[in-house]
Amino acid sequence: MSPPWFTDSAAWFNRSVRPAQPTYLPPFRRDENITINTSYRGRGGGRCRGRRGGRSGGNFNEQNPNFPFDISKKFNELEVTQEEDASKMNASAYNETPVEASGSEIPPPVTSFSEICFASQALADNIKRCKYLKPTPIQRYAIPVAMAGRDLMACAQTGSGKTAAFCFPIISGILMANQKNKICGNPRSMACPLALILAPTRELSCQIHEEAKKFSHQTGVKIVVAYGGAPIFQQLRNLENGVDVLVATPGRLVDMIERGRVSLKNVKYLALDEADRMLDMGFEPQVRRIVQQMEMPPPCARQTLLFSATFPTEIQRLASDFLSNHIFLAAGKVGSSTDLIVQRVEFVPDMDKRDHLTNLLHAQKTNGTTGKDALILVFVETKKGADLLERWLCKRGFPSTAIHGDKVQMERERALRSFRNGLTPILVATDVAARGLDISNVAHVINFDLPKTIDDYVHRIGRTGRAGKSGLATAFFSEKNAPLAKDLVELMREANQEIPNWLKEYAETTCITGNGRSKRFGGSKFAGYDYRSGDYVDGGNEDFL
Ligand SMILES: Nc1ncnc2c1ncn2[C@@H]1O[C@H](COP(=O)(O)OP(=O)(O)OP(=O)(O)O)[C@@H](O)[C@H]1O
Repeated sequence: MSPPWFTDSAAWFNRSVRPAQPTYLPPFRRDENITINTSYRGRGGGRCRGRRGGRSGGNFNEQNPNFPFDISKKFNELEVTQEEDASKMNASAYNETPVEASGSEIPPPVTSFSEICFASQALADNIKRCKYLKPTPIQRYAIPVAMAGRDLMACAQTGSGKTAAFCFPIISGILMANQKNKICGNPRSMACPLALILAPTRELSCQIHEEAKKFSHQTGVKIVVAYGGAPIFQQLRNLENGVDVLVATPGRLVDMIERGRVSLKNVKYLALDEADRMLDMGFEPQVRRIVQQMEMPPPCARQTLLFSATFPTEIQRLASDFLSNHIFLAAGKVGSSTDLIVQRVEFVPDMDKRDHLTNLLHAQKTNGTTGKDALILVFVETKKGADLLERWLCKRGFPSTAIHGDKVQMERERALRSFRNGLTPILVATDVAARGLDISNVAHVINFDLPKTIDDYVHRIGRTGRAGKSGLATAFFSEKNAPLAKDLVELMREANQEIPNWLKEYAETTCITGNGRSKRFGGSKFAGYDYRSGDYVDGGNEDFL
């Protein structure tokens, strides 16, 4: 399939070459008298010639004698999504995805949403209104399992529709119970949700809240969100109007429970999105406290739904404390990346990374593959590194913004908004943006710094190649990433990616010392099955198995 910019649509070219926004000036430069050099942008003729003649990267090379890398070819794989297509799911991309189910008495999957007996026509109508025409593989299996009242541990690739897979059954279940949730006791002081959805970041909680609200439109089901970093009083006020489904980050929820403003005693549905993250070292004590020590009914008296794209075996074991006779589902191989993403790994010494990134961005700009239809997400290791890179890019005329945990919530929201709407089509981020975020036009994820674990890599690159669309992921690999080489090669091999020989050599020669991989997880990232079967596909970590 040829990329959209090879089509003859003059309208498309005009649209893409005309600068849609006034030149962006980052805040810290607004009081300077500087003009950002935009000479490379807006040259419609040059760009079209370059693309059609297949010389786009060449043009750039000729103009820049210092250009050291030939990176133009990779943009053939970059998909630019036009806005009107942004909401459409390419369902056929998942036709081949195998789904494995294990556990006892597994309810059969469905092939269409119309086969599912939702508790209200309003919910079925909302699903149509959201343009959900056909269920994705994980939805085909997970929705009947959850609607049958069974506990579930579900693993499916990034961007393949896990949010709806837990939201639909929860909303339907609440409607089915026909149990209009009352604010218990003193109506002003205590909210008792019927469902609790926990997520690791504020942005992800907000996103789930927004999605769930669309699905529950005019059903009477009340969805409320609670997350840290924003004033608690407004969120408490929202609870006072009643809540059926509470979407929350763990810290803020504990705070509300301790203030006596939320009780979990009525919870019938507990969903953990990014469940492996919620149960890893960072969150586990808090989540355990919420689930086991704060009035939440025990596993047999509630329904528990765990979802993620990655599920290390050790986390599967930990999670079993929260489950009762659960069904395990794996759509695709556990922990694998989707083959909708073209993955590239380039060897770039640390000191050359900035120049390499600039060259990449210049080449992409020359190709016309930037802007709000082709957003670029750049992952770095540290918060300081994110700020520095943002500034550096802005100074070089690349409208960028940054998101990380040291920014106040308003700044984080502003950064995401300006990225989503294309005002700053480059977002420099730490892992705070690695999980769950669904931004439809992210065309390219660049791992400027590679993460320490392969699971983090899977989630990061999963910000592109979503809803059946293709995406591009480029990683800058340097000497210090050697401990990741083996996992990276294995992951890329599984996703039928081209693996450079030098990376294979790293994978063969690097002795895994445990610096780069989490010993705790045992590294069995690619456990292919339900851990209860004891029959794993070994992903290369002998420590654990
Ligand atoms: N059946 C469907 N039809 C149309 N669009 C869908 C369908 N299911 C999901 N989508 C859309 O696909 C996108 C990805 O879905 P979602 O965010 O739920 O993925 P995910 O599996 O949770 O990803 P991640 O692992 O990154 O959290 C969203 O924009 C969602 O609205």
